[in-house]
Amino acid sequence: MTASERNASVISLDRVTKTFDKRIVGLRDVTFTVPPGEFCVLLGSSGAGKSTLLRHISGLHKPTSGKVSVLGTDVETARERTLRSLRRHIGFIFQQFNLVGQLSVLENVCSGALGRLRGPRLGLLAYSSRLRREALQHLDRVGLPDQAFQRADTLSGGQQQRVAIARALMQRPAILLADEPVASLDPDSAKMVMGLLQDIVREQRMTLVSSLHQLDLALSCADRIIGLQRGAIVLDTPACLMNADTVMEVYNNGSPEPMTLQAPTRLGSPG
Ligand SMILES: Nc1ncnc2c1ncn2[C@@H]1O[C@H](COP(=O)(O)OP(=O)(O)OP(=O)(O)O)[C@@H](O)[C@H]1O
Repeated sequence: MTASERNASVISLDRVTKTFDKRIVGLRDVTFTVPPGEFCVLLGSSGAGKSTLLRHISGLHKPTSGKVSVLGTDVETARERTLRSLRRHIGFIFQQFNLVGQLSVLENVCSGALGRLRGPRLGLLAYSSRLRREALQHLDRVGLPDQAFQRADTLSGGQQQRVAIARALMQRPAILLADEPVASLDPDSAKMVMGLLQDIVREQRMTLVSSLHQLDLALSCADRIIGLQRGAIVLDTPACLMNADTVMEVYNNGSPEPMTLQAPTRLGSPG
């Protein structure tokens, strides 16, 4: 990887290998860069290394060997304080939404600004009216302006994930990382949430890296697909150049394991 490639990217991994307990391979010689504004999907079956890769980007894991650079920070050498400040620029979206169920939707969204504030906040009124207005704008953007004062746990799964997206936007992140953001959702909600992420990333020129199991969703929303298998990259290509057959072919090629990626024919079954 050249220095100019590294500088032009917001995320860069150079020959990253991660082994756990000196024997379990999480990542194997992974190299790629992500330019600003790209919607990048990590595709792969269970255990392929998607979460491990996302954790390297957020600095939660350090590589056993190789280099990880995110927004100009060298993750493998950075101190915890530098990593904490890096994470303020990275929004996270999780499979299980991670909202505080008994709090209002609006307070959950406001809590996304905590990294920008000093000290904890208890109750909605502890946030300034400017922040509450900003949170309402994000709720409007994700299509939930009328749910602001509802308890978060009264919403459907798809709605809760939209609240989690609004909360991540409160961070004003440069990068969004999503770990299986639609794995708990029905197919219609999954499509809705991925479409929303696609629109928001374009509008706000953010960079998004999301792990996914669903091949058809990846093909419909991503700019680029990085396929992982047993910790190694087996596919890295613009989504517009791929179709379901070519992806399945790459995955099945030489693999002694059964294909467990969720193929379009199985879409609709729980993933
Ligand atoms: N903290 C850890 N300690 C030991 N092994 C780990 C650890 N984290 C991940 N692994 C191993 O690394 C490999 C990749 O796991 P990872 O969770 O990244 O896969 P994944 O693609 O995200 O799978 P899934 O879709 O099921 O979440 C697996 O073999 C896993 O068991």
